[in-house]
Amino acid sequence: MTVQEFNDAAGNLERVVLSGPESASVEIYVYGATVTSWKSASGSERLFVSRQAVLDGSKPIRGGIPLVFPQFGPGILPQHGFARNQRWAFLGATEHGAGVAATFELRDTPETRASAWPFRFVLTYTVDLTAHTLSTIVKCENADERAFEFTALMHTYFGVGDIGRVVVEGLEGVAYDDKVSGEVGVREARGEVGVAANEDRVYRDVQGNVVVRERGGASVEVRRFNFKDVVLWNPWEQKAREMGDFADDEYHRMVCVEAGTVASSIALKPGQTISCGQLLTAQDAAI
Ligand SMILES: O=P(O)(O)OC[C@H]1O[C@@H](O)[C@H](O)[C@@H](O)[C@@H]1O
Repeated sequence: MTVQEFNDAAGNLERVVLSGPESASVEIYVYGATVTSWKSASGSERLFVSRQAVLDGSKPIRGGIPLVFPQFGPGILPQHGFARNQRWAFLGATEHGAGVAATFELRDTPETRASAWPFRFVLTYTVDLTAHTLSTIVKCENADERAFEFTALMHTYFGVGDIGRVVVEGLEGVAYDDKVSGEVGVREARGEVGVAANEDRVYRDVQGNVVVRERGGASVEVRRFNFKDVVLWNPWEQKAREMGDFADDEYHRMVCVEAGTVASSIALKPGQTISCGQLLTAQDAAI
């Protein structure tokens, strides 16, 4: 197992690559602590990053696993908060029996303290790779003298061969808010949710695990920790054309299935911490 660090042209740390058992690997940019590649034991890439993604730290990375904190969506802060466009500190990496893990840290800055969410905080983000799993767990500490609330989410872009063959399982019976139609509290009737249009849904209080499955292909199970909700998003044709950092045809090759707490917020008193995240388990075999 190896840990490699790569610098940018200015000589600053740009990204860390962990190579785990067999052909498993994960790449993490310190900008946003954004995971930009996850290969499971077989060496197959599980995530999608747009070929038009901007990787120079001037805007959030379009793909992989951007970390949304302290605000999901639009609100008092810019869309999806500030964590995805800050440089995180790399605290180090350690091998363990089954794989290798890297830890990153983000603290409040003068800019965040001057923002509409002005609190002191410490985020500690651990990305842990084994042969068939990737876990991404963020610990949030309230380092302020005031209580605060936040929403957070792991905005995972799964790479798929053909969106027409993709189903998301585990959402049947769950109530969702549909940001495209504006409907709220709609009950999902399907055991297998396909994507054939612009979808932007917040499934609330999902009880079990969800699985992203490509018929005749691979699947990934998404297990959440202290995260209540699941967001399903695909921009589809028109919105894809409107995004400068996303190629027109790429909506066929991705689906975002995002683990977070976004329909409600997480409250922390001074000194309190919470760890939230996801465990992704890859299955290579076609079913
Ligand atoms: O373009 P952004 O800011 O990365 O957001 C992408 C999408 O992220 C999803 O999580 C939201 O539900 C969508 O509404 C949003 O369009």
